[in-house]
Amino acid sequence: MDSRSDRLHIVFFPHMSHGHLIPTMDLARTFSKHVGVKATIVTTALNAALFSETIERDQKLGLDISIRTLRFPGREAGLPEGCESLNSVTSMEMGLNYYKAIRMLREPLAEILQEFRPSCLVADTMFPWATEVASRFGIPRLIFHGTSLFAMCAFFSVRLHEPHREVGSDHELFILPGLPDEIKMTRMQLPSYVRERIDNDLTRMIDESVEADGASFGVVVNSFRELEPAYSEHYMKVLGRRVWHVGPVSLCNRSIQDKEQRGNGNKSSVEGQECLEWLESKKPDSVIFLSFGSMFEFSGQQLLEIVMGLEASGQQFILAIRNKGNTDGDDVLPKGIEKSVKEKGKGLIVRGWAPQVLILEHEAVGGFVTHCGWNSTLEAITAGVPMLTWPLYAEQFYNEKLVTDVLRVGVGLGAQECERWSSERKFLVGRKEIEGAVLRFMVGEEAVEIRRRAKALGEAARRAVERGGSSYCDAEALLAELRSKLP
Ligand SMILES: O=c1ccn([C@@H]2O[C@H](COP(=O)(O)OP(=O)(O)O[C@H]3O[C@H](CO)[C@@H](O)[C@H](O)[C@H]3O)[C@@H](O)[C@H]2O)c(=O)[nH]1
Repeated sequence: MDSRSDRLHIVFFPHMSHGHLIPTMDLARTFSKHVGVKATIVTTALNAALFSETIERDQKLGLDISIRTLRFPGREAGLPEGCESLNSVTSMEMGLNYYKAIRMLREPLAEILQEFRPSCLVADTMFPWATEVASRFGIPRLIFHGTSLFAMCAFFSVRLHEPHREVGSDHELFILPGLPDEIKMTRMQLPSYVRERIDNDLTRMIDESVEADGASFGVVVNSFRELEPAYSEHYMKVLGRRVWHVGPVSLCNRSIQDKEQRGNGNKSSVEGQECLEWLESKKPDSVIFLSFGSMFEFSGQQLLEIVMGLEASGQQFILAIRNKGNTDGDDVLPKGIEKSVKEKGKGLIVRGWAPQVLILEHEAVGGFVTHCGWNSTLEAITAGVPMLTWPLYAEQFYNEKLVTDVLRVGVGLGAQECERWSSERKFLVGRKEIEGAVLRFMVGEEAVEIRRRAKALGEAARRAVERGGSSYCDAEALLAELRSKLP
């Protein structure tokens, strides 16, 4: 059925950081592929520019999808010109101004909703006030968290029971109460805003998000039913939320061009091309890929340890880093190291944007060292690639537990401490530990079993989004319910 009267218009309002923008764009594109759905993405001009070509390609294919821009009140919040994303934030202080700025988007969003009167608003969890704004116009508001259901359940377990207050030291293990599996963590692995209970714009936003969670129409998650069923059930039954699983959303990128440009401002990076050509000459499962998301910059000292550890392991590798390498200070690798790594033929260091989905999909890639950002984790699961986990900050230690203890498609590298801020650059893991972990992971006995499980999970992920698959059906069920609410 696709008559004018049952056409749905869904407005998507992503948080402005790559880790949220990328999956929300994919989410909007996923929904716009269903019959009778018009999708509008609301974001600022600088963020819109990152995706404009992909959206234009979708429009040419006949999809009803577009971007509507709004002005980012950065100046009013004390941010420098051009800072419209958490990715441009370089200190905790700037971060707090950034959270101030996003609070100011409340009325601009209301104006857009008043103009469009859409059938539904899908807004990021970072905008808790969007539930109230939508309700002014009688519009159901769905929340997009951007992370795993497991992480959300773990978050609520810690928030409700505060098990970290019962232990005697930062490194003593405690069990996360009430979860379907026995999950153990230490206080140092919890996000800093949980450990420290500071009162600021970020922690207030988190408290308000928890309230908005309960008051909203439900939650759309970038996950699939077969992946973390016990946690889906826990989230729905114990926490009383409605959930629609619609992932992995990265699979909406079908063409090479979409995959290459994803998150990279309509460009295919030269270094990315080089990686893909290099992989062509490698045997299946013989290369380890390392990438730590869209934000984190290691210190120069830590990067050197990583490169030395990798070289000593004798394994072939691609290392993607966000450090620009054009400033003084400690974020630079010693002169000439990239060239020397390349000349030895064992590895590549990528400073530009790596075409991560294409690299993970390549048959030569047999392992992924990840910070456990949820997008990267799910992209590896989707590609059937096992993970060596190195969580760094935010909810990444929760995602690590899902990968290593529940799904058992990865092993931990031994990270112990959750950083306070994504740009905090401490020395973390030494070359010997990296060498040992990489060897065990790539060629040890355990690797065979982990690889088998990872490949099976990847097949399940791909089936979920096909017509008739669990995520496809969940999206259809949500759309049917929204249609039933149309006047
Ligand atoms: O060179 C690169 C670097 C990153 N990516 C992509 O960028 C995204 C990165 O997302 P993610 O892996 O989730 O990492 P972050 O950017 O660190 O994400 C933030 O947002 C996530 C979703 O809420 C959280 O899980 C993380 O903890 C938080 O740091 C992924 O789609 C990657 O494929 C590339 O394509 N090329």
